[in-house]
Amino acid sequence: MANKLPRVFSYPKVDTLSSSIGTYILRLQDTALQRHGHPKFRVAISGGSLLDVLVRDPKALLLNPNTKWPQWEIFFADERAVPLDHSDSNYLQLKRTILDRIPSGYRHGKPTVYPIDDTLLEAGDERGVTQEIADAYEQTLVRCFAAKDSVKVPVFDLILLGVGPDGHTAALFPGHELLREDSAWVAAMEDAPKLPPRRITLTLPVLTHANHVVFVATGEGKRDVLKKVFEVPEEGLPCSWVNRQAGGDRVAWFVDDKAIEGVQGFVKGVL
Ligand SMILES: O=C1O[C@H](COP(=O)(O)O)[C@@H](O)[C@H](O)[C@H]1O
Repeated sequence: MANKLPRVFSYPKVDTLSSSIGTYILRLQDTALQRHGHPKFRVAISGGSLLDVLVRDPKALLLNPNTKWPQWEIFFADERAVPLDHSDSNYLQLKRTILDRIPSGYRHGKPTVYPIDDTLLEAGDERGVTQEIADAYEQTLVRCFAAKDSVKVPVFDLILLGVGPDGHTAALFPGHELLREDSAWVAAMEDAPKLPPRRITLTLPVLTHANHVVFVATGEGKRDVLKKVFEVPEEGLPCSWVNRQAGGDRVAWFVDDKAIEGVQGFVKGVL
């Protein structure tokens, strides 16, 4: 599986990409809900441009009656160590783009969301606070999935990831020591090369053991990094690691034509 070429679903425009990724995610939702002994679809989301793409066609997912929102449990693939109402917060972005827009009284209700514990930030700017937030978030995963001694890693039904132009994904940045983390489920970083510097992130073992990983990349600014991911994977960018280690049928890329133009080294996905 791991050495199969990655599947790339590409679309001329972000609107059509948004419609198709909605269809894809709902298929994963239905499969997961049928497979589990419990009625939960466990998803980890990222920040950045991803959420805007997901709601570009609101009927695809956000307002689709087939989206079983109350059965979704939403976690964060990465989060910034800022208050939940701060403009850099991925939670705030999720709230504005999705949570607040599921109409109240809508028959499908709201998902259960697991944000970071931002009260820990009250300890001030001291180093160590980000680690505390990461540890607390790992305990959230332990409570929701299973104790660390009974499972190697929590297995998400779906992890939705973006890709930075530098190849970072979640808060795993090229060349950073966190890429070698192999025991924590959630790691803290104090020195992200992109602002804000303090972040927490799911680690590579968690990202690569999800049942499904979907990357989203749009726009010309992502073309160079996609070329590296598909044509020079040995360069070892964080997104390439996830792509290769999760591999095969578990990873799908949703991109627009601007991002993928002239790139080779993948198979074209068909829904
Ligand atoms: O900082 C972040 O950047 C990446 C990529 O964002 P994009 O706007 O270039 O799509 C994102 O996936 C990550 O969650 C976020 O914290």
